[in-house]
Amino acid sequence: MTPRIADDPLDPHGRTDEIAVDGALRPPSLDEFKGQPRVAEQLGLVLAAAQHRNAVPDHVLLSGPPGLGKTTLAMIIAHELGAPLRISSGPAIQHAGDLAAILSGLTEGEVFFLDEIHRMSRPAEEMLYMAMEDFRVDVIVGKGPGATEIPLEIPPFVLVGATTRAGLLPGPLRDRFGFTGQLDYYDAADLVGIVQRSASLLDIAVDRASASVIAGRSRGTPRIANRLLRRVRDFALVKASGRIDPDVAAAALELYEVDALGLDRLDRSVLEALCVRFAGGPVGLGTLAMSVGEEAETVEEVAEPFLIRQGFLMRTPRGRVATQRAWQHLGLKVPASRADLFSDADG
Ligand SMILES: Nc1ncnc2c1ncn2[C@@H]1O[C@H](COP(=O)(O)OP(=O)(O)OP(=O)(O)O)[C@@H](O)[C@H]1O
Repeated sequence: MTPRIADDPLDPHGRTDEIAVDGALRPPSLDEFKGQPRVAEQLGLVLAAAQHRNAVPDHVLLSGPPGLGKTTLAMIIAHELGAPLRISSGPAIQHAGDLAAILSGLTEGEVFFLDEIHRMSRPAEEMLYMAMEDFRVDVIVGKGPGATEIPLEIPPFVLVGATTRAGLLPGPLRDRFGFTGQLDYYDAADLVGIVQRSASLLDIAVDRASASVIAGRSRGTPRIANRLLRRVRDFALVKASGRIDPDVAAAALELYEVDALGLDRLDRSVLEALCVRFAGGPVGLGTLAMSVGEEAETVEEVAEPFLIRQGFLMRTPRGRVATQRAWQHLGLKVPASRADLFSDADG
């Protein structure tokens, strides 16, 4: 599993609803996959060229923060190739044998989506190198001096690896992907389109101005946009006779503690801890995460990329540091000790 999306508290009744709806909202083809034009165009070319050559395309690595569409793209790849899709994830493959079992069950041209590929065990990773390159693995049978390696042929397949941490992938693994797509946070305008598309699929009436309110608070992330749309729909049903306008959307998101810039409770806790408890830092990731009661991985992969992008937080060799904007956003006065620091650096 990728780290928990920071606004899970918005879904206090569990993710059942979300998972069912998520599937229905996924764009089925590259044409409908908006908001990452470069990745979509490059990937489209890789797939079209392979089809032209009547060959299995190169392996594909997709990287980027959670909720930006990596799983969706893997499904689209299988769909565009007309190939079956097999899904697994790094943490589920702890032994090389687990991987061998999956690989040996693949059919020719099948798309194998491996989520969180950076969390696979080392022996499985090494087996994957050979499978990606030679479509073959060596399975060790027996133990001790009597152990033997039996080569196992695997039909040509397409590996689609997904990671939130491309930097953690060992070079030899990264190099075996013929195409790497780096997904980035979505522009507000693209998210407005995604909210409107989802609203129409879910039969929710949302005008462009209301969709903008939702999109603007979605941290550049389609999964969050879809989730906030559903919370706005709920709020409107109960409190506004089902009618959504920009004020209703804003009131709903206030209720769910999503602020005007899209920061949620985890983001604000991290900023508050950094600015107030640690006087702006520098503070180590582990200490910061512990002080907000979260896993370091969640803070690092879910909250931080957005806070850094928004200019609230900096990573320095000595630890995390708040920027002037962080205090301002929290409505706090920048401490005198910091004000000097920011007078020319952080405007
Ligand atoms: N370009 C897009 N257009 C419309 N909806 C999208 C797009 N990308 C993602 N979504 C929606 O966002 C949701 C999350 O996408 P997806 O599960 O593919 O993200 P992910 O990057 O795989 O996340 P994780 O890393 O957490 O597994 C999907 O249900 C899908 O409906």
